[in-house]
Amino acid sequence: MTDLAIQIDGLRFAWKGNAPVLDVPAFTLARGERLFLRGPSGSGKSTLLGVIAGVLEADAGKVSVLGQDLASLSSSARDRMRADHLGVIFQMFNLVPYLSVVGNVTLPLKFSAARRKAVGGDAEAEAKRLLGRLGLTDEALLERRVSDLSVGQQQRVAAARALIGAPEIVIADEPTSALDADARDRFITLLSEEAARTGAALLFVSHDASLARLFDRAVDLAEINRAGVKA
Ligand SMILES: Nc1ncnc2c1ncn2[C@@H]1O[C@H](COP(=O)(O)OP(=O)(O)OP(=O)(O)O)[C@@H](O)[C@H]1O
Repeated sequence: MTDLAIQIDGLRFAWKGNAPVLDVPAFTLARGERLFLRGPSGSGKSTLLGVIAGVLEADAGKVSVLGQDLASLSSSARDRMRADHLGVIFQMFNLVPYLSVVGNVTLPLKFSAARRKAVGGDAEAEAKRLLGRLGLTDEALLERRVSDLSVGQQQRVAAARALIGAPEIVIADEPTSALDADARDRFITLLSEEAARTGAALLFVSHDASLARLFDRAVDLAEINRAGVKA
């Protein structure tokens, strides 16, 4: 078993008809490591996460997730890999508005037998435990539709959804920009503690360099990416 969660060699990616966004000779994320990846708006952070998650295909190079070369997998195998091993907190959260808080958190279990197995019998109890760890304890709130929640509350729901079933890798795409500084720090600390508890690697991207102190390691996208950034 590889001790790397993510390994990138010679990755290149360009959006169709555009100059390259990513030219990354080498990048690794160890299992269990909590890494902060900083880059200005438009520098390619979300694009890189899309390639790592297997939703965007590299033009060249090798991207391995938990030792599996993504290019060697069929698209359905990539979907399974993502569902089983990756928890993603999206920039806009991507919660399902008509589902309750608990319904949103347990959603990944519908797509992954591995994560169902990791949770064991009571998915709802595990969802509530995670939400409690992230600071959402009000029972009445947990039965509400997510569309009725504040942004900070929605962010915690998105984090619990990413963490449920203990995926080996948790990816967070700048999920804190709507929060004030204290709430943001608290959120990242809780997310990081939960990732540590399950041994998940955490890859957290943001434009805000002040968050770097909350992580094991911090990398500037410009350090690993040779593609020129055009505003
Ligand atoms: N679907 C797309 N089609 C074409 N170009 C795209 C697409 N998505 C992103 N881009 C371009 O790729 C570049 C990198 O965008 P990306 O969203 O990866 O940056 P980012 O660092 O995540 O930015 P932000 O911090 O604002 O979210 C930008 O120039 C952007 O315009």
